[in-house]
Amino acid sequence: MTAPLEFINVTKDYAGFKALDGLSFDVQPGEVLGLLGHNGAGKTTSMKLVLGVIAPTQGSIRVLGESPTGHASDRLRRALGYLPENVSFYPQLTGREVLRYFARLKGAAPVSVDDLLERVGLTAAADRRIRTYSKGMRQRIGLAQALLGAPRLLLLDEPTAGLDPQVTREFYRMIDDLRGQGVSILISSHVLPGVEAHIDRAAILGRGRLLALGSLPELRDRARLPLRIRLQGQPDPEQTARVMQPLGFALCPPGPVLELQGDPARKLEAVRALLALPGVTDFELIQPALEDLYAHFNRHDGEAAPCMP
Ligand SMILES: Nc1ncnc2c1ncn2[C@@H]1O[C@H](COP(=O)(O)OP(=O)(O)OP(=O)(O)O)[C@@H](O)[C@H]1O
Repeated sequence: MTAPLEFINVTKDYAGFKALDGLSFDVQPGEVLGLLGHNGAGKTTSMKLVLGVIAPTQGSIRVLGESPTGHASDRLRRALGYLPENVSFYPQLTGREVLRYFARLKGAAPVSVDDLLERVGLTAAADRRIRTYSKGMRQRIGLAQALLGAPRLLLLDEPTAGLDPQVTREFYRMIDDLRGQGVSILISSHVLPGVEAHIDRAAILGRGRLLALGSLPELRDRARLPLRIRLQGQPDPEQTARVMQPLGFALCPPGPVLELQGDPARKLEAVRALLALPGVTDFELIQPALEDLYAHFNRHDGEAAPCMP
């Protein structure tokens, strides 16, 4: 099966400025790919290229097997769902009217509007005007709009920016459902908390270049960031350091709890030693999170991640 989205060595120049530089990645059927990067990293430029709004300076893009700027562009646009970063709808229209309007534009069956309102949890608010909607409700109507026509590929540009943690969680639950139905999803984001559990792979962009691409375990393997171990109880810091240091683990600077960091490959040895250490009542192994990996791949000097509170 061909990948619904492929970037093959894509470069995009804006009047001599390289917004994207030799970018290659793909999104597989039913996969959620997080396109992660700071402001200006090239996320929106990538989205615009997929939509065929702009063309690459070099390289090629395949959307559902075709060029987004070629003869199939109109058909592709109908087969794609897109939620822009700053979604805004005419405030006097109701949610239902907005969806009916976009259904007509996209050539989607109007009957799907009620289903979509249900799916994004807006049935009760369907006949209220958009101007009375909260930010989270607007984002949900935006997602419903993107889902018109049952797209196989969904582009979500910073979908959770400005949403509170609860609404963000609800939003990602809907993304999980879509993935379960086989929809391929490209999510661009610089808001990392919350996204980790909902993506299959991350593409980390920095100044238009791909810094890393892979699943979380793959990125962890490549980054080889230290494993952190947080200790509970009253272990003696000097004794802890003496026992753990030969195993490649060092004490973090003193804080509210005793914490060690060291070689993830020696995890089992470290755990055995901690089980025998007087005063330890419990401990927590802390794997590098997506945010740590993101920071690592964005660092130029390759320094180790600091101990964190
Ligand atoms: N039309 C344009 N002309 C010139 N430079 C542009 C144009 N569009 C984008 N850029 C530049 O290209 C780079 C990438 O921009 P892009 O909007 O793709 O980044 P982004 O990752 O989406 O950032 P943000 O998170 O701020 O939306 C930025 O340095 C931006 O200033």
